[in-house]
Amino acid sequence: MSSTARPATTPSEEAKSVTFERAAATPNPATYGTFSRLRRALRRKDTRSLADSVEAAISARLGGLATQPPAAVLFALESDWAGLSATAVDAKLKTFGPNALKPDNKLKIPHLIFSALVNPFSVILVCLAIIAIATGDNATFTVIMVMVVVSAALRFWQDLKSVVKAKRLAQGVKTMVHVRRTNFGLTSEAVVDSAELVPGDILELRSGDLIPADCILLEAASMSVSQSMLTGEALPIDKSPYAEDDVDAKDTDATGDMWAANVLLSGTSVAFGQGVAVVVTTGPRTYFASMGDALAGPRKSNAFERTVRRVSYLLLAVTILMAPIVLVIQGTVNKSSGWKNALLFALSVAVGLTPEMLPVVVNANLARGAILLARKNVLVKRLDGVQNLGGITTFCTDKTGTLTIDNVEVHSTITLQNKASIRPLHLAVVNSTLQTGARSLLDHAVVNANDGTHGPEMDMDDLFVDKVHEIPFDSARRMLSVVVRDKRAQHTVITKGAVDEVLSRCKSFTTSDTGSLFETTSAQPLSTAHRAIAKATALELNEQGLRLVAVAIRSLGQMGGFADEDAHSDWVEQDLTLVGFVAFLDPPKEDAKQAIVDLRALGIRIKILTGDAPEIARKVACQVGLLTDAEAAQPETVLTGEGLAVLVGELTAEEVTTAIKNATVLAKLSPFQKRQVVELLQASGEAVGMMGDGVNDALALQAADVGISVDTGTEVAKSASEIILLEKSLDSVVDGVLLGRKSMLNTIKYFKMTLSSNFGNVFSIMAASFWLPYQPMQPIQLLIQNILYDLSQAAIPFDNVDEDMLAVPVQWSLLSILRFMLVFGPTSSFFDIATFSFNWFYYGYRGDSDAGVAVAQTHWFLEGSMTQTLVVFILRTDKLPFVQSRPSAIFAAVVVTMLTVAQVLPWIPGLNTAFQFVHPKGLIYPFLVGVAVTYCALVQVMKVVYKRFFHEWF
Ligand SMILES: Nc1ncnc2c1ncn2[C@@H]1O[C@H](COP(=O)(O)OP(=O)(O)OP(=O)(O)O)[C@@H](O)[C@H]1O
Ligand SMILES: [Mg+2]
Repeated sequence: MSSTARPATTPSEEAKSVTFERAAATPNPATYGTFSRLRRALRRKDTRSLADSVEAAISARLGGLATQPPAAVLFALESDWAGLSATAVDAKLKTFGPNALKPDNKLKIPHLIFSALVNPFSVILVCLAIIAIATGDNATFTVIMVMVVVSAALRFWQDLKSVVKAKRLAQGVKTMVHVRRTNFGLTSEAVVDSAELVPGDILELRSGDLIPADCILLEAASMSVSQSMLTGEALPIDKSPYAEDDVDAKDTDATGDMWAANVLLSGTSVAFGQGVAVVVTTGPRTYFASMGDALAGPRKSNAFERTVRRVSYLLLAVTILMAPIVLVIQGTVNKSSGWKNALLFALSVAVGLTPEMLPVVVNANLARGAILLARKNVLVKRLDGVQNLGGITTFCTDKTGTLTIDNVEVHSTITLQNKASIRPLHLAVVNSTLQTGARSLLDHAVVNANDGTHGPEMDMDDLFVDKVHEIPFDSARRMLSVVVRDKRAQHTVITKGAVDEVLSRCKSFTTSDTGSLFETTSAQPLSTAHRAIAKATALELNEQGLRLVAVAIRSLGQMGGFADEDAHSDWVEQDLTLVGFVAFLDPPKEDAKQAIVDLRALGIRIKILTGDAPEIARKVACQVGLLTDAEAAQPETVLTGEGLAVLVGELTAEEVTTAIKNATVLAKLSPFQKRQVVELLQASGEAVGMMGDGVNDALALQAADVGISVDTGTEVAKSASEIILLEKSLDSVVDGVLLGRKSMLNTIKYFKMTLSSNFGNVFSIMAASFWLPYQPMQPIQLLIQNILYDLSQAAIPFDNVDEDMLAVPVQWSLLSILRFMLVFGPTSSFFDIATFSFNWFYYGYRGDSDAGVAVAQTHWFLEGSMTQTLVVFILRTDKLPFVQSRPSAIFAAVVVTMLTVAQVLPWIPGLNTAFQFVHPKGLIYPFLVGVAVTYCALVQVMKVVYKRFFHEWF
């Protein structure tokens, strides 16, 4: 590494004097392990063979710049501190394209057609069609191909709709970034969509921001970045800009790779702190993009998806098993029709068993759910988020904004003895105004409160102070400090933060409200008794539902300079003097109470996961009806982060989980503990929904079965979530759960009804094969019946679902499907056999005349199609059909249409002969009516018994 980056006197000269040499990508021993692990992982997954050269090139480019001083970096990127002009941005956008992983935003129609056509079911059907044409049966070939085309067309249409929908949703969920842009020589901070970033753009990064491109950090007081997305490393890494004096160390240390302290990689996020960075590479040229999808990590498939997959495999296995059996029986028993016909018949049975509509119905249900959710202001990033919402059994939420209104206000400003004093507020105002991290609700409230209502208004300009240092807020310290210098170079630390944390760093206190804002001469030692008074005051206010921050100061005396790197929280935030508290009103949300009742009525357990104090969280829980006063008095309903850490150290995982399950309020949790709680609940079989909008919620959001965030949340929380609410309200969650369940239940309904229908058909065909000396139905007729049934099922996503079915978390298993199928399948066979008997005994069709066989086959077609479609109305609900539960109009209309088409087919000239139908005998109609009535009544009775016995329906 030989870059001779020595800053010269003026920035422009300095930049020009720099020789830009590509730094060799010497692997840093600390990161080399990560590299090779990644590379191995990528190879294993085989998603993309990431050439070493690509990695080395990216590392070299970023690392090369990392060893240059900021001015040189800016020069190399044709930028400067003021930011790029609109013309420069336009030109660069043309050269580099948008900052998106997949640059072409066009719909890939051929790709969609391909995936609609090529799936296991279509492949089976096409193979069957080829066999049909090979045996010279053109009609069967045509019918099968029509089925392939129809199901592919439906699927294509469905996918197209979902892709368009997903795109539209994705556009709604933009990552916004703060960027410096110049306009006619004036610099302003603009908030732009991260897709519009170009190399050279100057970013202003704050805690909670996603790093939108590969960048070099130019300036930062303190900044920590979470790289877990790239390295799996959970703890945030400190980042710092290039430091002049370090340049020699850097040269020998070989830190000039992309893991250097001043390189910010796309896909990581600012855990805390803030800084200014310049964009080096965007879009597909970033390291993140070069890793392909492999790093996004394999998505956990949920229980629902696993069951869908298992059912599909089961059906494929049954098909493969049944077809040869039917073939052999037909070939040997019905010698008259010959092996060729037996083969066709076996094929048709196989087609009947193939659930070609399965992907269509599953996707259509999801898409329908997503569309309905979008109308309720709930955006789903991926379609299957819909099911995940429906599956939630435990719902974890943060406190502020969800359970309380999003408008925090200062209630009072007091000393530790609960005496009104303006000084804590004034100090908090200095702290909140000067800090440059993301302004939290508390900071806004503090700044807004400086309006004379709580005491004299303060003018910051009159203080004549400069901020010389800042230690940003993070969820571990739970405090925020700034260091200011006044005219006489006196340095003062102003800290505000959570009560316990600040108190533990205080040595003295003051209640003086007169004199200088920063004086500490009146301070007295903070004795144990005083600490107890302070804690009692905090507790009392918390129990009134007030949030608190403690405010403390420390005089550092006169200092010549204040070097940033010396200022570590370890020593700056020590020996503090407690000045008092600022109390905030954070009133509960009016509608939260009802939403909590609704969620509970849906069988969902609710927990608060907060970083705030337990007393206030408990109070809010009582106010919104999450806890009764009696429950709140029980110690096990509130668990704190410290308590959890102790339990984790002492108890087994199961015991810890029990403790978590017993607790409704989990307070003072660190971000890691929020995730730990979610993971322990999941391990005990709960499907966890997590709602949050802060940096401290991101890990838990990512881990949850479904992460829910809000449009106004931090970028990192949004990117970790599957669901984005356009308004932060529990009502949206209730709607989401209901629609998710509806979508799942309709899919389950499809599975159970279709599988039992198919199974019943196979059962009847087996019975017929052993009994009748002729084929019970022509192969082509089987196929037609199958198509009509499939089409009727395509309307399932539009059907209603009974309200009481929505009231419990949807859980289903292969076992419950099989049980349903084994009970209700053979019931239909009973009536099929009745039809065979009617033909055999009443009409005497025993296979000795072709004409008789044709009538018998037409009869079974009519009866089979009728029962198959009619029973849908009975099976779709566990109640009395039409009286207690109505199908939706669309669904009913489609089913009745298909039923009618089947009944009139034998009467339509041309079509009837093409499908080998003949006119049925007149007496079949009263027979059909009799069958319809008895069958529906029998199924209704069986339904009641079934429910009694198995305690479940769908
Ligand atoms: N900007 C800030 N300055 C000083 N202290 C803060 C600030 N923000 C939060 N705190 C302190 O840290 C504590 C934890 O707050 P934090 O916002 O991290 O928790 P949270 O889990 O996001 O809470 P919630 O569930 O209400 O969203 C607060 O009670 C407060 O005392
Ligand atoms: Mg929060």
